[in-house]
Amino acid sequence: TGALGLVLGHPFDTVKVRLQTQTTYRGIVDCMVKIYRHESLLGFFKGMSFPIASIAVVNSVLFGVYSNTLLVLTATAHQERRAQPPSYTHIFLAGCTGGFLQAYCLAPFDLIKVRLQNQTEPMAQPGSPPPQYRGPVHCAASIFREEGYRGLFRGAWALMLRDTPTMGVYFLTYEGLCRQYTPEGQNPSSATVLVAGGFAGIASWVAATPLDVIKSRMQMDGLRRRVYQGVLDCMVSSVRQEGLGVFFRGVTINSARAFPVNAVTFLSYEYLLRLWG
Ligand SMILES: C[N+](C)(C)CCCC[C@H](N)C(=O)O
Repeated sequence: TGALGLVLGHPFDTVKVRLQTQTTYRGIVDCMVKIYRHESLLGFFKGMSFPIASIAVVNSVLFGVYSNTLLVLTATAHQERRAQPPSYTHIFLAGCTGGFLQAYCLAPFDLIKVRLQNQTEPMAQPGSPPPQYRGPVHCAASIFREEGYRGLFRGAWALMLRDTPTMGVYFLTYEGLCRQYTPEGQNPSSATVLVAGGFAGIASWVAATPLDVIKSRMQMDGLRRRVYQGVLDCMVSSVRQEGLGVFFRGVTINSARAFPVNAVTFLSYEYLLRLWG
């Protein structure tokens, strides 16, 4: 189910990445029309295979670290957690820890996704010049060959800054909403889990958008010539050139994607917990 949500959400993600890193599009609709005209429907699904391959690993790290950090902080086993709910401070800290560690696993996969999503060449058109990267493996190999192991972690620092606090927000929103709508001592219903998960996705993505823009730009930097000296330099020059609005590029389309994707994510998380718990 996690993979299905990802497939359905991917077209939105591609539009978001393009809006954040390219200046040729005037807005969501313009971007969609142009992708469809030049690259057909397939254009929306560029760079999707690595996220699908890595989602299980990345989410296991996130939810595993989160659960175990809560265990250490509260000294309460999962089975007793409904009876003795952890404090919001502990939830936030556990979320931050999970976010911090999953960022390292996510970084190389996310870099390759973004590089492939930004290739505007139509796929599989005989005669036209081939795109720089022929696929995810070729992309990973080229980056490794040209920039070494560290090249695969371009933008990782911005990614870590983006995810550490906002994964705290993610779990805080989820738990807060679940508790609000669940009678004390009971498990939240599926409907509650879906809605709380969806809003957790939106809240955390809204908070994450400024650093998401910077992260995407850092990942595209170095493709030809290096433009940015670092995260701070990227922020300063983006604001100078485009104003403060730059920090909210892609926020609308990303929120539309975040609701269903994260509703499904939390539903499978709760389901697995009950299966093992
Ligand atoms: C913390 N941050 C907001 C960046 C992400 C939160 C949700 C992550 C989820 N896998 C998704 O793709 O939506």
